[in-house]
Amino acid sequence: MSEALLEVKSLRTVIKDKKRELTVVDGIDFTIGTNEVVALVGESGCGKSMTSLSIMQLLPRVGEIAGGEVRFGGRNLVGLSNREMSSVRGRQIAMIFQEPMTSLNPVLTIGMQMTEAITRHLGVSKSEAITIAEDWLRRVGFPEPSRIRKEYPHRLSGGMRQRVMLAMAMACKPELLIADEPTTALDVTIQAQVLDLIRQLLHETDMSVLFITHDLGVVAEMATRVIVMYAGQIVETADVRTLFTDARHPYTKGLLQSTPRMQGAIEPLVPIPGSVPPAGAFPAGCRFAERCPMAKAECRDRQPELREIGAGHQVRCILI
Ligand SMILES: Nc1ncnc2c1ncn2[C@@H]1O[C@H](COP(=O)(O)OP(=O)(O)OP(=O)(O)O)[C@@H](O)[C@H]1O
Repeated sequence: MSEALLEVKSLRTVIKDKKRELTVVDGIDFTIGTNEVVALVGESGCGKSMTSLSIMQLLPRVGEIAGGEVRFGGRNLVGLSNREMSSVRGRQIAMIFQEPMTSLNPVLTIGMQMTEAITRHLGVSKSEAITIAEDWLRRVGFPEPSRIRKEYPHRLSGGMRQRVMLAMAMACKPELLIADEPTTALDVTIQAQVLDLIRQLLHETDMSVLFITHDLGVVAEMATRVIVMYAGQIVETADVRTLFTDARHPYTKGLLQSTPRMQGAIEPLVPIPGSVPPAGAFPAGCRFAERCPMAKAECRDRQPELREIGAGHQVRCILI
């Protein structure tokens, strides 16, 4: 495996809800190597976004990292001051979201926002920053970058805004891009264009990507390795090929059976019954047992450990 760029160790993140402290990310460990694309998958509420926001130290006010480390390029980001973190964010780690308007400023033009970030992070002059901004806007598919640069975000379509976000993220040459459901809100054609673009950028640079998605089709196309999360924990992790051909955890199998396939025999889609338990209501034993078609009495007795069952293949299930 390539050398680790990001190393998440025993990360635990909590949400302080009135008098209770709810664990939303419960001791997760993973690494991302240079030029690796790691997909973090799981249904809504599994803790994917809380994991990525913990890495970026962008948790909501009620959230807090209660334990563990986020090592990036050798240093622990947990506990860095806001000032220290703001030089990591954008410059070394960039993030794109499902809804670009959450990170675009509606009252500034695209160009103002891009050049501000580029001058701050790369220490170049304003005119150099404009050249870099236009170059990236062209690379993400705007043939007339000088025109787009003068636009305000609300004048652009959702797909255009997402491409602008990607240009902004890429302009400072981050080592890691965190993409949190970047194509979920887009129609399929635009989604394919944005994914193609990210793939192309991966070929052209050394960048690594943490791709957060609930869409296994996107995982198959983009990822080298997959981490499956359930109720704040990792339940299975494997390289992408193993995950699609030899998934072992009943939750991963459930996700695969509930996803339409583009190739091979048409099989009926089987949704996973029930829903992810909310933080604070995790059962004592296996957190998936209530929804698991294979569950036995002992599954409810104690929490299974994440075990290595093959090279780079780990599963949290006592029945495997
Ligand atoms: N601001 C918040 N206040 C309280 N609880 C929250 C907050 N944000 C998230 N949670 C809780 O944290 C848990 C994990 O949520 P998270 O958003 O990380 O899930 P997710 O897998 O990213 O889901 P989605 O795909 O819907 O974003 C859930 O139980 C959720 O209800």
